Amino acid sequence: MATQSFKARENGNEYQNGKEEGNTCPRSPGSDMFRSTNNIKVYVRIRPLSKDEYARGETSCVHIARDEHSVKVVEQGYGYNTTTRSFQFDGCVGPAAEQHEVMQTVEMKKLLDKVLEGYSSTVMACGQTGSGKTFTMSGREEGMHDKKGYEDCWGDDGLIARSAIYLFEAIKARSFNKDQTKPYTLRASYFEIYCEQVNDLLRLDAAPRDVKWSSRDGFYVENLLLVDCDTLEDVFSVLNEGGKNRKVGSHELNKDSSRSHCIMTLHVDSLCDITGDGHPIVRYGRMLFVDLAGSERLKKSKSSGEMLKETGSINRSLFTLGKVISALSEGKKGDVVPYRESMLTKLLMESLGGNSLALMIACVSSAASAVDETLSTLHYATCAKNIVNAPSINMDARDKIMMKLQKEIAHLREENKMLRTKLGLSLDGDLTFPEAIQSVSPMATKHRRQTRNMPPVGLEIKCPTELKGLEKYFGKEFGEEASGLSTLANFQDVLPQQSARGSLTLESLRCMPSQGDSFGSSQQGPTLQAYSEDDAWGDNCEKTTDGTSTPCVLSEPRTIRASCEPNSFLGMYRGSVNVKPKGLQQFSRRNRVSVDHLGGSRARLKKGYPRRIGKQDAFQGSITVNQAAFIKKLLDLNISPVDGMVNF
Ligand SMILES: Nc1ncnc2c1ncn2[C@@H]1O[C@H](COP(=O)(O)OP(=O)(O)OP(=O)(O)O)[C@@H](O)[C@H]1O
Repeated sequence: MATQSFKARENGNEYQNGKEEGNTCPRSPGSDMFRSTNNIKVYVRIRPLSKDEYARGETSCVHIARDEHSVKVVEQGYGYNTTTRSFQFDGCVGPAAEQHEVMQTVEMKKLLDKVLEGYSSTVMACGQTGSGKTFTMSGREEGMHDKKGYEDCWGDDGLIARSAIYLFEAIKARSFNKDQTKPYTLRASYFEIYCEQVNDLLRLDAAPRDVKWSSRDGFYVENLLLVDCDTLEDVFSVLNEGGKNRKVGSHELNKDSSRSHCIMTLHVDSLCDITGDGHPIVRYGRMLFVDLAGSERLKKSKSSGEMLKETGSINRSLFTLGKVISALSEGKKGDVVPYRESMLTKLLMESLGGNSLALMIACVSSAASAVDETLSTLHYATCAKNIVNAPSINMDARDKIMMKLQKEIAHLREENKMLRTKLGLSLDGDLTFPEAIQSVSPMATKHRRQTRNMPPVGLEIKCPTELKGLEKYFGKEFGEEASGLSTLANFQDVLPQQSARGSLTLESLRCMPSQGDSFGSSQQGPTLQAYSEDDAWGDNCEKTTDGTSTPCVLSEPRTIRASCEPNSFLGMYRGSVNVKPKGLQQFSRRNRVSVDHLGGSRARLKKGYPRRIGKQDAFQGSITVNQAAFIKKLLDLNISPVDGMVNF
């Protein structure tokens, strides 16, 4: 192959005269350490020496290691010097292996099963001319297929015929449905890329086909004949016809050398009710069999005339393929992958780095005289191992959206069920507002009882875990001292009301002035309390240093209110004299929760001192929240358990 740019020493593990010269690529692109299931799978197939090669006294230079995953290539140097290079792959097929073993080793059936599920899969044979690509894909008797099933499969049948047989058997096994509908349809197409021109191998009289681009399908061949294949025989007819029509030539290295890249595609459309709601969707599976033309060195093949032109075109397109593989395997962000530089790479875009599953079979000759080409192919293949595809099921965009939504609905249903179970509600029916009111926590009920002079308490947000999140959030805003404060008591009552009004307003906070530490407020920290317009602050309690709650009078609560504009007033805090919270403003500004620190002192209150909180004695402040930021925070915390809670 035309990949001389790959340096042999870069990727292979190298030994000389039996000694390890140095592991030159412990973390090379092909290193298995970094491979995932979506990487292209790469196998090697070694062709046995031909009669002619035996006659010339050729020896074999490619050997499979015992683990059957690595091959060793022995390169003869000057004198008795030999260099052994080792390459790791997903599997290796030796010269003695039969066609059915190839099918097994490369796990072709897995790929075909995926096609039946709606994926695109590609199997691609590459390697130098005469290395056995066509033999691997089509078998020896190309154009002579006439089988009924596996039992009828000839020993030399290649992957295409065996795959077609498997597909028909799998379709038959899966088509047992009650309503007698035909869940699978199979169509086939076959084309070649000859000198950068696409020819439909099933319509030889037709002009070369155009390659077009669409955002949905990527590059595709326009007006390609798609033959409906109801039976296996139909597929074989396509195979025979295509095999007959592909361009073949004869040169020193192969008397039946393919002069074009051939792509045979089996299109498997399947009708499937994935979601089980009686609306079947169509999935478009595709199986691509790519038989590349082989790279050749003119010195060896001795091609001339028209074939010389063909060889140039083949080598150029393979060189571009090498560039694409190299760019993809290096995976550098921002690098342009040169797909558009040749017809071949355009049409393999989906298979190389696209949404197809892919398998590459690197065919090599075992002959020592072909060692350079063999090394080149193996380096090529080593790079390809590193390409990661993103396989996905092919279906119509509308079906895709529908499936996504259905998945989401199922997920939400599950979540709803779980929440209902947590709240002790029945599992069917909608969650209603009254239900939400009923299920207030005992703590909140107690708190409400302790609340005096209050307008009716508002609704509560039901999900305690979500509230915890909110508490955490505001706890963080105010430092450790604020954790576990009654903040949430306020929020619980406030939120549904304000949401019903569609905004956070001053009135929305008309609820629950907290009574001292009745809602678990810390003796030490500042208490975040709701503010009620009707409720005189003077009736409230304030903590003192000794921890007792004594009624106290706050001066000028309205100045606090005034300070809330233009943002929304959320609550008020007060602190006892010896716990002046530090850095409140600093914390709050960052997240657009503002706290007006009105005063504070470390002066100790003596017992019996009139409990009037003044500037010297305590601090107090209001908390105002930027409405948009606050609602966003709630949504971030997922606090919207009741429909319509937050209106925009
Ligand atoms: N594994 C194998 N066992 C026996 N014969 C093989 C094997 N592989 C290839 N051959 C024989 O080697 C010859 C060349 O093989 P083939 O035509 O498949 O090579 P190719 O890689 O497709 O070459 P080109 O690129 O020139 O088309 C054929 O006669 C084929 O039957």
